[in-house]
Amino acid sequence: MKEIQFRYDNANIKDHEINYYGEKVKQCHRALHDKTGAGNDFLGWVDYPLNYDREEFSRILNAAQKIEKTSDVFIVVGIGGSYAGAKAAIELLGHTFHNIVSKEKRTSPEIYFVGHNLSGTYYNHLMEVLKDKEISLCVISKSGTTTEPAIAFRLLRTYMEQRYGENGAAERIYAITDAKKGALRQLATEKGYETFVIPDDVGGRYSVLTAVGLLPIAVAGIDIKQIMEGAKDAYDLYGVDDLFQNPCYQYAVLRNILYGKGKEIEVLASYEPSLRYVAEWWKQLYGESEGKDGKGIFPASVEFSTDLHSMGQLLQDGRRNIFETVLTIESPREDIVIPEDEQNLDGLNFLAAKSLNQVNHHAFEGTMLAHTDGGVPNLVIGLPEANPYYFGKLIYFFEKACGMSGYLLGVNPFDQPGVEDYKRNMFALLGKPGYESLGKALNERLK
Ligand SMILES: O=P(O)(O)OC[C@H]1O[C@](O)(CO)[C@@H](O)[C@@H]1O
Repeated sequence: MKEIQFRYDNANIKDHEINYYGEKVKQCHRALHDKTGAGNDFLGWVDYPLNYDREEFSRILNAAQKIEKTSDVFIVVGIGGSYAGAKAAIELLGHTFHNIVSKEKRTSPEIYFVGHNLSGTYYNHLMEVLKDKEISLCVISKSGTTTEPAIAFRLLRTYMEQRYGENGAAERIYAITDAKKGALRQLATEKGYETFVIPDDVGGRYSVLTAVGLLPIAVAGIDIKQIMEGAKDAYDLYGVDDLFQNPCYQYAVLRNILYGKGKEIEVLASYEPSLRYVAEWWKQLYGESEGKDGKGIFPASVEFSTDLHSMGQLLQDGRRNIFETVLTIESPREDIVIPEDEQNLDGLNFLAAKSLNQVNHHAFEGTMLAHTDGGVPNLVIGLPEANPYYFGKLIYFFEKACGMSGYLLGVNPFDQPGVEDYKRNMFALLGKPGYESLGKALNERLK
């Protein structure tokens, strides 16, 4: 079986720099697996692919079938880790122009991810497109109090209750939240929604392999059993503490070496548009995990060729504080051949009979060498294929590498105290009870 490849031959790092990390990696590996490191009450994702709740997994499959039969649109309400992973899977494994697996073999509803902005225009437009469609909805929030999804859910719940009646709406609403506590758990119990659990020991950005990601992914018609198979195999493969046999830990080490050399920005680059949301998910994972205590690589992303024509100049020739991690798909799902043209007015006959994937591959090779020459170290992560099995493996690869990378950096990769600051200020400015004196102080500063 082909495995995810990690290559760093264009990173200009010497063997002894890597060897230096061998022992440290072993220690951090133990801290992750024995759950003794910082943030150890949020390490449930490490062995989740082995011991997830099989009964809940069957309920997810049943719920997905019911949603498929009764809905044109499935709305997923959530922010950050509550939606990015599912969107990543559906974009990677679905159809490019429809957020379902295949327009022709359409059985699954279209999926709308909402609850991650506060735009009045956006929600008016959403209501407009929902008018003639049968809908089901899933609200995903561990705390149940995150303002953006909570407002979106209130708007949509009210809309659904008016349209389907309170009981009819309850039949179509699913809640994914804490097992016992929180505002959403209470509401779901009172309204009688079917619920799924975000485990206590799994944080939002590490939750894609739980019901959080699996329900929307299953509704899109993607094989979630294969995703969990991939994740389980990744657990074994990336569960060895020997740096030299573990590409996932090598990625973590290379990031830290490059960061130590002043490469403070990591750009995740891809040549397949379907990887866009994998990159968005990855940015949250690494940004929230490592950006603290005045430290952390800034994770950014680019989509080539598009961004070669916007960011390419800066990457090639700007300030040398960047390294690039290219995420490739070794055997893309589909291909198309460039036709011969008798007149050849565009001069492209030299490409006739070549496939687009071949051209894309040369774009990747040419760019990697140019950027390396320009002082941008290149790492490469090669996904053998875009299918559910390798998606599960890739998610686990990035999560494990992130835990390791955070521990090597000396931060707690499983908390996000900084995110609370904006939430608190927003509550205070909106006049939430209990935040009066902060509200007064902030309004003074805004005068
Ligand atoms: O699931 P909740 O509690 O609504 O939180 C949503 C998101 O907010 C964060 O806590 C902070 O951005 C993320 O980690 C999480 O994915």
